[in-house]
Amino acid sequence: MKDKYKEIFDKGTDLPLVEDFYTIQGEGYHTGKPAYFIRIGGCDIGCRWCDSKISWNPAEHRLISVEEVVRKAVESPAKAVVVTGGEPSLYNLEPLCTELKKHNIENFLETSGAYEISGEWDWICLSPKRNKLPVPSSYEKANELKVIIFDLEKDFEWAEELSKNVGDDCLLYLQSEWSQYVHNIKPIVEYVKNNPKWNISLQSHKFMRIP
Ligand SMILES: C[S@@+](CC[C@H](N)C(=O)[O-])C[C@H]1O[C@@H](n2cnc3c(N)ncnc32)[C@H](O)[C@@H]1O
Ligand SMILES: Nc1nc2[nH]cc(C(=O)O)c2c(=O)[nH]1
Ligand code: SF4
Ligand SMILES: [Mg+2]
Repeated sequence: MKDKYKEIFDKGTDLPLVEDFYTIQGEGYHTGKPAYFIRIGGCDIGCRWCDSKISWNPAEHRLISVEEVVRKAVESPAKAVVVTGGEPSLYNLEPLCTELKKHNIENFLETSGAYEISGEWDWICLSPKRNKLPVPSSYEKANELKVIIFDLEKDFEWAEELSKNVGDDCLLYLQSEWSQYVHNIKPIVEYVKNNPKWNISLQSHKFMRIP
C-alpha cells in the first residue's frame, strides 16, 4: 500500500476523498457535537467487520486538494472537522491541519494509529486494530482510546492490555462492533459498571439513522 501511493501519502497536499458530509459526531467523547466529516481513502489494515470498506482502495476515489476540501467545510456552519477514513495516519496530515487551523476550525482525528500520526490535532481518537497495532507514539498522542468489542471472550482482556500503553489523561471507551450490538451490549454494560475507568461509546449516528 505504501509503495504505489507513497508520493501522495507523503505529500499530503491532495487526498483521495471518499466522502465529506456535515453531521453529528456519533462516537466517543465528542458524541453529539456537530462536525464536518472528511473521509480519506486508503487503508491496508483489513478489519473484517469494517463499516467503511468502500474506503480501502485509494485509487477508487478522486484526488482533492486540501484547500478545496477545507473550503467545503468552511462553507458549512461546522466549527469542527472530523478526519477519518480509511486510515488517515497513512498520510502526511500537516497540510490538512494547517489549512483547517488557518480557518480556526477544531480538528479531530479518527485513527488506528498504525502509522506515525502527523499534524497538530485538537483531539485524537485512537482505535487500535489487532491486524496492525499502533506505533508507540500513537498511544502517547491519544486523547481517547476507543476499543471495539467484537469477541466477548477476548476483547475485554485486550482492551485492558491496550489501556496500559496510553497516558493517564487518556479517556477510555468500549464500543460494541455494530453487527454484534444486541449480543454484546449487556456484557459491555456489566463490564463498565464493574470497571469504572471505562466508558461506553455507542455508534449513535447508526441509531439516529444519519451519516
Ligand atoms: C471506519 S474507521 C476509520 C478510521 C481508522 N481507520 C480507525 O479504524 O480508527 C472509524 C471508526 O469506526 C470504528 N468502526 C469501524 N467499523 C466498525 C464496526 N463495524 N462497529 C463498530 N465500530 C466500527 C473504528 O474502530 C473507528 O473507531
Ligand atoms: N456520525 C458519524 N460519526 C462518526 N464517528 C466516527 C465515524 C467514522 O466513520 O470515523 C463516524 C461516522 O461515520 N459518522
Ligand atoms: S483500520 Fe479502520 S478503516 Fe481500516 S479496515 Fe479497520 S476499521 Fe476499517
Ligand atoms: Mg463510521
